[in-house]
Amino acid sequence: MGGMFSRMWDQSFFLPKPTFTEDELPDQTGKVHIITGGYTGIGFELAKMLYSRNSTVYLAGRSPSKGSAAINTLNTEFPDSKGRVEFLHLDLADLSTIKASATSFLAKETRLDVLINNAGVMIPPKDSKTAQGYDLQTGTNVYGPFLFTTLLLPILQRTAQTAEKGSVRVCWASSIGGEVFAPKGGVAFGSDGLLDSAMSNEKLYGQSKAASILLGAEAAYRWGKDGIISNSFHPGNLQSELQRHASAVQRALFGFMLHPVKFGAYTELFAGWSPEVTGERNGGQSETGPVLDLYLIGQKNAQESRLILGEAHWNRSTSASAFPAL
Ligand SMILES: NC(=O)c1ccc[n+]([C@@H]2O[C@H](COP(=O)([O-])OP(=O)(O)OC[C@H]3O[C@@H](n4cnc5c(N)ncnc54)[C@H](O)[C@@H]3O)[C@@H](O)[C@H]2O)c1
Repeated sequence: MGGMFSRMWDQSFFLPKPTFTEDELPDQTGKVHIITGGYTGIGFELAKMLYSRNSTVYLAGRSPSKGSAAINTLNTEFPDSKGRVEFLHLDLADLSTIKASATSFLAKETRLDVLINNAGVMIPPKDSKTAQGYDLQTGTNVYGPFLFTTLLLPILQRTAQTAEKGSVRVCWASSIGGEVFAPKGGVAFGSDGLLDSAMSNEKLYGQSKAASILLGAEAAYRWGKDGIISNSFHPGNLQSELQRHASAVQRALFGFMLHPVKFGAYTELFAGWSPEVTGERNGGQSETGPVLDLYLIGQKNAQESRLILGEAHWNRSTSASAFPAL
C-alpha cells in the first residue's frame, strides 16, 4: 500500500514529460483502430493523435450525435489527414447489442490493428444495472469489453499474421482504483463467477478495474502465441468527465491532483503503439506468459512504470478461473 500512495503522490505532483507522443508515432496509413468511448475524454484525445497520423479510427460508443460531433471536430482540426474516422455504435452495458457492434465493424473492415478498451463508468448511482441486470460498473468496465474483444479476436489474429511484429494489440483501461480497492487478493468474484454487487460503489469501481488487469493479463497469456500484445494501464489522474457522478466532497478532495486529459491519451498511445512495449515480461516469457501491464506515471520511464498493478495482482490461476471462457 505504501508504494501505491507514493505512486499516487508522484502522479499528482511530479508529472513528467511524456516520452512517446504523436510526434514519435509513425504514419498510420492503412492501420485500423477502435477506441471505445473514443468521442470523449482520454479516448477523444487519443483519436486526435491517431487521426493526425492518417489512421482509420473507429469511435465506439452509445451516442451517434456525440460521435458525429467528434468526427466533425476531427475533420476540422485535421483537414489534411488522409485517415478515416467512423462512429461505431456500442453499448457495453447491454451484452445483447455488442454482437451487432462487432458484426457491423467486421462487415466494413478486413483488419484491426489496435483495440483500446477505454470506455468506462465510475461510481454511478448505487444499484445502477446493465440491461442484463449486472452491476453497471462491472458490466460496462469488465463484461462488455470482454465480450466485445472476444468477438473481435479472429480479426485481430488474422491481422497479426501479416502485420509488423508487436503492432497488433488490445489495451485495457484499468485504474489506480484497482490497486486501492483490491490491494492483496485481486478480485472478489462470487461463487457465480461475477463480482458481488453488494460492495460499495467505490469498491466495485476498484474491483472492476482490478478485473481489467486480470483480463489484460489473461488475454496476453492466451493470445500472445497469436502475436497479439495485451496490456492494461492506469492512464493517470485526469480532468475528464469521469468524475461526473462524484460528490462535491470527492471532487474537492481529489480535484486538485488531476492533470489535463491529454496526458491520459499519451498513456494509451504508449500502451498501444510504443515500440518499447514488446509484450515480453522481464525480458522474456515467464511462467505466466508474455504479460506486460503498465502503470504509467506519465511515461517517466517505461521500465520503471511497467507493471506494478499487474505484478501485484497477477495470478494465473485467478485469471484462468475468473475468465474460463476467454
Ligand atoms: N480520468 C481519470 O482520472 C481516470 C483514472 C483512471 C482510469 N480512468 C479510466 O479511463 C477510461 C476513460 O475515462 P475518461 O477519463 O476519458 O472518462 P470519460 O467519462 O470521458 O470517458 C468514458 C467513456 O466511456 C463511455 N461509456 C460509458 N459507458 C458506456 C457504455 N455503456 N457503452 C459504451 N461506452 C460507454 C462514455 O460515454 C465515455 O465516452 C475509463 O475506463 C476510466 O475508468 C480514468
